[in-house]
Amino acid sequence: MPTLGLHKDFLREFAQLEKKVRTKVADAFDKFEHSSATGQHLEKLSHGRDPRLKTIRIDRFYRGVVLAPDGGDSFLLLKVLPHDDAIDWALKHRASVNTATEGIELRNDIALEQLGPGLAKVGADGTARPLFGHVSDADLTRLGIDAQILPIARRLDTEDMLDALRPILPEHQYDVLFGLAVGMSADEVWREIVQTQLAAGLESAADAAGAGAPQDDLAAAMSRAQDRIALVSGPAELMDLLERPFDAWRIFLHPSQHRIAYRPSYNGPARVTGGPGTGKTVVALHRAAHLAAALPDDAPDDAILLTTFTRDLAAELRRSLHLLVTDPEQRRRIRVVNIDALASEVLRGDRNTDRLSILTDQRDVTARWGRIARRLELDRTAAFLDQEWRHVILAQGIGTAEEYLKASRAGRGTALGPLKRAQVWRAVTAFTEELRSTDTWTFHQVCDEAARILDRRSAGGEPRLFRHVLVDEAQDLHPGQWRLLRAATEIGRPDDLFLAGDPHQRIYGNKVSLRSMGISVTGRSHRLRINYRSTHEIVAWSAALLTGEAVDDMDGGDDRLSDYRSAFHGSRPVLSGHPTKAGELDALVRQIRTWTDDSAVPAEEVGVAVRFVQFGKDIAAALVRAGIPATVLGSSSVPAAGVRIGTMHRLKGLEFRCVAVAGVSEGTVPMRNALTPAEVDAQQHQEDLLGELSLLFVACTRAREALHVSWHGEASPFLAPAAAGG
Ligand SMILES: Nc1ncnc2c1ncn2[C@@H]1O[C@H](COP(=O)(O)OP(=O)(O)OP(=O)(O)O)[C@@H](O)[C@H]1O
Repeated sequence: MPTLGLHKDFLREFAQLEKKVRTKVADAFDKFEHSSATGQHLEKLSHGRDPRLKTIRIDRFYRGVVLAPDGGDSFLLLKVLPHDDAIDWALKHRASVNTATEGIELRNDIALEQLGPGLAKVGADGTARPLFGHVSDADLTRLGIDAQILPIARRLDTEDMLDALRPILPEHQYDVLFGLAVGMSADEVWREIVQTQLAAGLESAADAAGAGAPQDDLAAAMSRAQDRIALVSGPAELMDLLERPFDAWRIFLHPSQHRIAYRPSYNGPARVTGGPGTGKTVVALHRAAHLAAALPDDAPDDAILLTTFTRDLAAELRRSLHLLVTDPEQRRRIRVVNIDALASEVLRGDRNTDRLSILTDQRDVTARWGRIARRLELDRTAAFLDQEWRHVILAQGIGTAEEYLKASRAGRGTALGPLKRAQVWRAVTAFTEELRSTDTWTFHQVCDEAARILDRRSAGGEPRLFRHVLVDEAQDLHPGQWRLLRAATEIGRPDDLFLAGDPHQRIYGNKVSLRSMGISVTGRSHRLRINYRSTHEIVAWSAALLTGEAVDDMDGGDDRLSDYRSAFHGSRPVLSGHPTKAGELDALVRQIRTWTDDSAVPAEEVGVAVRFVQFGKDIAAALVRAGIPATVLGSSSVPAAGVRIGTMHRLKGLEFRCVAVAGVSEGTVPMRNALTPAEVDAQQHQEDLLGELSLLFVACTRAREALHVSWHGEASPFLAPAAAGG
């Protein structure tokens, strides 16, 4: 039986081919297995760099490039390109086995050869410092940098130079050099990049050998590069992969992701952080699958909780889990629900009712605070009182005036003496009394109460609800939600909590220190660095929005984006300003038509992010008038066909091939009424500003291939650093 492997880059490129070409690729490889033993479909090239690179006919215009050893029966599908490009690519490239990881790797041999003499010797004129001056040849060699790449690496003096070489370097060697360039020591690179890959490779090579797969050199090297190459067992598996090219995460985990997700056990809470698109959700999903598989046979259904902040995000998690965990028995062990829904379920269960009156609209909450402030003639705004209640009183679980008098108000910008605190406490009492008298709740209260119920039950001898709890978007949870999670599982047991989150994407104003919640991730915190979603250009531009912002990492330190990079290149984001709203709408419609018509991107793969929903509706109307189907994403309904339009909050957790972020105008981004006035609380004002900036960052990082940012009137002040950076 021949072994067929697919390179993960191929899958991504496959998704971008026209539909009719995609069908032909699938047909060609469906037939491939039957005739491949003789290699008769494969065409040899004369004068290529690597005689094992051959091509295969897809149709009159397209050819595939396949790596196939003479006489062997292992094949690796690398590319499908227009005829001449495929030949050109195959002529220039060469496959080799990395000396450190023993995995297969590819390089543009001709470009590297031509480059050598062209690169000036760094340091010859004394002006530049070599990028890898601090690393010895022995270390570079130990990490898998080979004799062709080593002299080139020695001539690099900037990260930009390294980045420019990326398309022609073998991937693993680029990873190693990048790690060293961003300040990792040789030992760290060994541990994080080489060793993980080596371990994962040995494991999968052993699996392949156990499964009776042929183990010629190429097959073995392919199976050792499991983060880049998927070996398929037959046409059905191949078709399954080709049908869902963007779901490659099910199969390809980078060793750094694999190591976190499939570690047999963590001796306490563990977490994974990383910038947008680095695969935190993917890791949490794989971890859930791993924990489900490790449960004993008699484990009950719903033994594992996979939760997140909003209902929409939970729906996305459920959809993804369905793809990853195909065995219904395993799937039943994992409950996916958003945390507020879990809280209200616990409370309803306790009161034996299916009805609970919850204030879901923040405007309602604010209006109540406003009325109370007026009634008590307090010199405090509704926003101030609400924040004081959430960020100080609820956050610390304060229950009496005395506790509040003594409480720390760290993080709040205005000092409050005892008299003022007494006033605030009167307002809080009035607010909670008012809710209690009508048996109405806020979600914060529901979470608090649910945590108390679970703790009470546990004190009475009942087991905790879940054996393992996994949380995605952990940066957004508020203290009441953390308390609920702590009460939902036995803290202190192995694999109690697994957290995935990115502090740079905190958009709901909840700033929490894990330690203050009694959760210690010390020694079990991991960071992902490679963005698999967006192009380098989109990542770099979006990260520039946050330049200079200090973002806390929830564990006593700062989170940073400096070592964060994308796995591939594309076009630069387009910025587009207009004097009027009508002008912006016209340009937006034109841009979306270019994507859907000229680039043949399906309308459903285009997302539009706006700061407030009415502008989204205006955009939908303009698109529909222009004959482009569009749908405004609601909170629950299944979206109809067409371009997806949603608020920046709503688009969190989604991704699209093309994204337009519209209405990024002064006064809208940041949204004026989302900011606490600086004179009310300067510190809160800064927090709110950062939240709005993070929201823009979240919206921009939903884009895979293309990003268009537009405004009318004055541009948002947030755009200045990114615009200045190019
Ligand atoms: N190892 C991988 N190989 C290929 N694709 C991957 C890999 N890891 C993640 N992806 C893809 O990258 C994209 C982002 O992954 P994911 O949503 O898990 O990232 P995230 O870190 O949770 O992002 P965000 O913080 O922006 O929500 C997804 O399309 C996912 O399928």
